[in-house]
Amino acid sequence: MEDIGTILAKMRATAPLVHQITNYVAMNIAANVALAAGASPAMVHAREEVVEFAGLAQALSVNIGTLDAAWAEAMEMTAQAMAASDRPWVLDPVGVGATRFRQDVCARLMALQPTVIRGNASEILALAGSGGAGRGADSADPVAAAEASARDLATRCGAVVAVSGPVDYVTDGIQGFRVANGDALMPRVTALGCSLNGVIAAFLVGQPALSATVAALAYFGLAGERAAQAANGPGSFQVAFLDALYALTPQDVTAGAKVSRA
Ligand SMILES: Nc1ncnc2c1ncn2[C@@H]1O[C@H](COP(=O)(O)OP(=O)(O)O)[C@@H](O)[C@H]1O
Ligand SMILES: Cc1ncsc1CCOP(=O)(O)O
Ligand SMILES: [Mg+2]
Repeated sequence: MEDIGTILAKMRATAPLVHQITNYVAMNIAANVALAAGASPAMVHAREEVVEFAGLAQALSVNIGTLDAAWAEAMEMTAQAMAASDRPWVLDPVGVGATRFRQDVCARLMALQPTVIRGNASEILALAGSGGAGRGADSADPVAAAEASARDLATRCGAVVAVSGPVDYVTDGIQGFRVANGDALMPRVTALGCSLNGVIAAFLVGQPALSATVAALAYFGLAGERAAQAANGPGSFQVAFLDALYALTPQDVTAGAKVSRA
């Protein structure tokens, strides 16, 4: 696998434009996270313009957190445009185990060749049809319980699948990696998982999907570790996290990444 700091440096050198169709909760924090990391985010979801806008973007992040029928249609149109032109896109199946509507929309999106599927353990279990009701947007399952489902999903969809949690698991169905970076304050701030997808999407531009995803998770988790040192709780953590994403150098990330083969 390529050096993780080098993958971050390449992303920053191109500052890719990442089209994001994400939820109302995540829009502000996800845009700030992408900017702090060194990418260029744009939140665009109207059916009337998504395909035209996608033509300008280098990558796409789709998140079903606050779904409705019009948004679902826009997501499909945009994902289709990315897949047809071989540009990377990331799917976050927020709360997919909770409702039939989310399951149906995700089934249609999965048919459009996502480059990466990133969810918490309950979401990956639900997407694979192995349970995983979760607690709304939050996980109720350990990462280890979703690893076999992640491999299965990766093989079925031809995607890289990332299960986030205390120790993340990433697989393309053949190889697997664990990323142990992160801090327990991260799930205490809403929409950090959603924001992570935009960072993964930016890392994917011009880089192999498996190593780009591992690198994005290590960088994101390391920023969480740095932020926790400066924080008094979730509020100050959120601010410190943006500062850490901005301040981390490629050398810091190479030195601090806790990545192992699984
Ligand atoms: N208990 C934890 N300890 C350390 N890092 C965590 C923990 N829980 C989540 N993370 C990190 O938080 C980020 C978001 O993951 P997660 O909370 O699983 O997503 P979601 O918000 O979609 O449920 C990831 O980078 C993950 O590694
Ligand atoms: C709370 C909430 N409700 C619908 S979307 C959303 C945000 C979920 O964000 P994350 O999965 O990153 O915690
Ligand atoms: Mg989530």
